[in-house]
Amino acid sequence: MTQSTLILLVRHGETPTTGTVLPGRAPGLHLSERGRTQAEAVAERLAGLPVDALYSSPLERARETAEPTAARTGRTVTEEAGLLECDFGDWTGAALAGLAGLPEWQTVQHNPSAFRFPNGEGFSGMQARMVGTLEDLRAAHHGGVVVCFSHADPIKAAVAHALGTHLDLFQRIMISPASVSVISYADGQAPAVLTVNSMSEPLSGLRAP
Ligand SMILES: O=C(O)[C@@H](CO)OP(=O)(O)O
Repeated sequence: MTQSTLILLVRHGETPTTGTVLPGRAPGLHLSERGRTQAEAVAERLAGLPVDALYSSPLERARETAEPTAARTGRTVTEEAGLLECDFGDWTGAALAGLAGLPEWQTVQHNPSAFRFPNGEGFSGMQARMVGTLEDLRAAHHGGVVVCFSHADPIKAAVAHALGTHLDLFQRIMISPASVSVISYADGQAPAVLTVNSMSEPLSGLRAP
């Protein structure tokens, strides 16, 4: 039987500015109280899954989301720069309401594959980075269960890639704070997306097809 590798993609929990500011890679943004509760809930939902490894974006909000899962599983969290938020360049820290009025916002929404943030990363580059990182983690933990704590846009791009959906449509995929999305990889087969943006149910029963 082919051995599947499960990759769980967890977006960090809420911060005081989630949904209002584009935080990007700016340091010093921590989970809100609600975000910490969400992080605890993620750990609870993963209980019973035979987790082999935990990886996190180096940013505080992702690391803090991983902490309860690390405590529960007894696994250490390895920082992985490939799971970082997109580098939003000059847009880092900007209010989303203001950005939404810019003409470039239409490209971000409807033709993201053609968009590069001023002095930052392009969505295509971000997707290639994220997909390459997940390939490396799959190779390192073949047949295992790997939990990755990351950010909305990189997770959306990874899910789109696994679905065979063009990057230009990736904004249609919702990835909420503290949500879990799961991709199963088996050698020689197309990836199987087991769940996207899962917010509440226990995940211990996840099985590759
Ligand atoms: O600002 C946001 O909404 C997203 C964009 O990817 O970032 P993060 O998941 O880091 O909150």
